[in-house]
Amino acid sequence: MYVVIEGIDTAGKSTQLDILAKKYSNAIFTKEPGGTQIGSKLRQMVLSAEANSKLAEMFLFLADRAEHMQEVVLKNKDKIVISDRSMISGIAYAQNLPLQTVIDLNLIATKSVLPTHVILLKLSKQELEKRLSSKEHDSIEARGVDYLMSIQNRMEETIKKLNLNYKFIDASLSIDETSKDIEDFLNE
Ligand SMILES: Nc1ncnc2c1ncn2[C@@H]1O[C@H](COP(=O)(O)OP(=O)(O)OP(=O)(O)O)[C@@H](O)[C@H]1O
Ligand SMILES: Cc1cn([C@H]2C[C@H](O)[C@@H](COP(=O)(O)O)O2)c(=O)[nH]c1=O
Repeated sequence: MYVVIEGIDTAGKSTQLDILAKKYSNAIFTKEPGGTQIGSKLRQMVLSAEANSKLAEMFLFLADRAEHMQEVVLKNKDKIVISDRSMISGIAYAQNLPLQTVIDLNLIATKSVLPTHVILLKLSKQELEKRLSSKEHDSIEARGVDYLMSIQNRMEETIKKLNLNYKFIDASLSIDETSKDIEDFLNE
């Protein structure tokens, strides 16, 4: 089982992953970017905006993804792998290229391996503004609310285009309600 928790910044991914870690103690918990040794270096580079080129930034994320797929997901394909973000973020955030082009690049990075379960935590613009206001912004969050809302729309479009097994959850539900919805989906 390859489960991905998706959503724009502040959607509640980490909060739900902390709960899942208690429920699925035998699962492998990971993240993108930063789920491998080289991935943690790539994460630091992209989140500190070291790349001036948006193309270079995208390829850094793709490099993280290729290493993550080989070293974490495929090496644990007989276990439950639960990842904070995935190719869906990769496709959605790379807005500078046509959707199909970015999908094709991500399928190369992931050797065409797709998540078996996708959970998208969806924020309203108002809730996003509220949550962003209470944290420092990394280089990507600094691009603003409208940018992040467009990312969320592209995440939804990508999930449907790839015909994945997905659950969209209103991220403004309570933490417990959200957790229950996730558990019900994973136990279907
Ligand atoms: N269901 C919820 N209702 C209200 N607040 C929530 C809920 N889930 C998380 N939060 C709060 O929203 C903020 C962001 O949550 P969290 O860090 O889990 O999001 P995230 O998706 O991991 O964010 P990022 O991608 O930016 O790391 C935190 O302050 C958290 O306490
Ligand atoms: C995987 C991936 C992520 N991003 C962006 C999304 C976030 O702004 C950061 C990651 O920070 P988080 O603490 O893990 O939420 O990077 C991206 O632009 N492209 C990607 O492929």
